[in-house]
Amino acid sequence: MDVTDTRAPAAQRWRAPVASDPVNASVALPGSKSMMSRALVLTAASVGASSLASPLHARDTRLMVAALQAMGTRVVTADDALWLVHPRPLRGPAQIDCGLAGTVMRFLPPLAATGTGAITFDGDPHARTRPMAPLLGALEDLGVSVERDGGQGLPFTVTGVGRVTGGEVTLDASRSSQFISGLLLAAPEFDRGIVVRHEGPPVPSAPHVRMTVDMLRAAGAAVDDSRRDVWEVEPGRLTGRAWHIEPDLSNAAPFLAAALLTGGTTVVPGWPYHTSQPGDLLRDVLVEFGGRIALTDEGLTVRGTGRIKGIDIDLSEAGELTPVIAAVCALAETPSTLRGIAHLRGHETDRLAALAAEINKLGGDVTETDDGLRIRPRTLRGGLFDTYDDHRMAQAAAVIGLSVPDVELSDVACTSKTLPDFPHMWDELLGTSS
Ligand SMILES: O=C(O)C1=C[C@@H](OP(=O)(O)O)[C@@H](O)[C@H](O)C1
Ligand SMILES: C=C(OP(=O)(O)O)C(=O)O
Repeated sequence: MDVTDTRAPAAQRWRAPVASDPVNASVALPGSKSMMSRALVLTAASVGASSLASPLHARDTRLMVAALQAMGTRVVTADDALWLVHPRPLRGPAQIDCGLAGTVMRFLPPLAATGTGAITFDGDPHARTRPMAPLLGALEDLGVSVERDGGQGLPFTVTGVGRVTGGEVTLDASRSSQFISGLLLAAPEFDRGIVVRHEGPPVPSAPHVRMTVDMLRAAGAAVDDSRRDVWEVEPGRLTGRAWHIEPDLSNAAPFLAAALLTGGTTVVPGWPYHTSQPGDLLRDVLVEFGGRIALTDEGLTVRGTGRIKGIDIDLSEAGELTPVIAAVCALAETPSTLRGIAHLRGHETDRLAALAAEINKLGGDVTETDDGLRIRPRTLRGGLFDTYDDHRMAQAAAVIGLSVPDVELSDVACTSKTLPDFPHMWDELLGTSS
């Protein structure tokens, strides 16, 4: 993979294809963005080389690889199916492009602090508005030099002196679990490790924090997560290892939704029996919508009836599933309430506002609440659906377009953030590829 070009692709308008028949497909999903980001960060901080099997080729991983390379890590991406990472001392000066990737902007500053020299972080225009302040404050509390050109967020410069003392730090991670994950991932390198305490409204995305803890332990770190809202990582050297990246279960959402909505069947091969990916919650959500599921050695099979029941659900553990779930709710027969997702206002775009605005433009009836969305059934019509550079808004629009003719996405190329092949895979699912 050529990792040198980290720019967002040019916008590409796209008319979502309508499903003329029930779908009947097996959809192999590329690797999990979240596992990739963690594996890359951990390998760069390890002693000895590592390999990543079934790596995800997408903008977020290109950004992460390019960033690690800019800090001195050797990453070999010549073999599409197996990437190799040779850790080297991390050092500046370096300019890091975070794009719109939360994992890059939240996971790398703590790691950069363990290196030497000035490492500057910036990203796409909207990335400058994504929450960062609690993480920057925590780094400052740990004695790290942070020059805040952007005030509360990007751009900023972390200047490392080759060591971080570490110790206890308290922060409010209610706006993003990634603040905690970022600190934990770098903490084995800190002289005293770290004790992170969260104080504030609940931390979202619990499975993602568990994924961080699981992967740290797999790399050899000692982590204590037995106390509520407290995470402790002991200092110690991580060891290089072979990582196998699971398929991205959150990116399965639109393909599984297509089975529900068209009364068809979708199989996702390689769906793990046990995983920390929040996308695994789809198994419960799809049943609540009225689908039938089976998890076997063949993968996850989802069968739909074409009729959708509205749901009332707390999505705080799996906020990234919201756009596709909201799209299904907009096509359901009864009202839905999505709760526990106020933090989505700080995602790729303000997803609560964006979903309400775009679904309502198509004739929908969506209202924002303090912490989510209320969605009432309406007959939708075609029209322009703005995707706000957000891969999951594009997926939501494609799902609505399955049964609503003439839904046109302002841009489908933004799906390259985590699934560059999305338009092609969608055509294959529907048998509309030319
Ligand atoms: O750590 C991760 O890989 C992620 C954590 C979550 O972030 P938030 O807690 O900010 O929602 C999730 O939404 C994001 O897609 C990926
Ligand atoms: C919120 C998301 O991404 P990020 O890692 O950029 O926060 C997402 O993929 O839905």
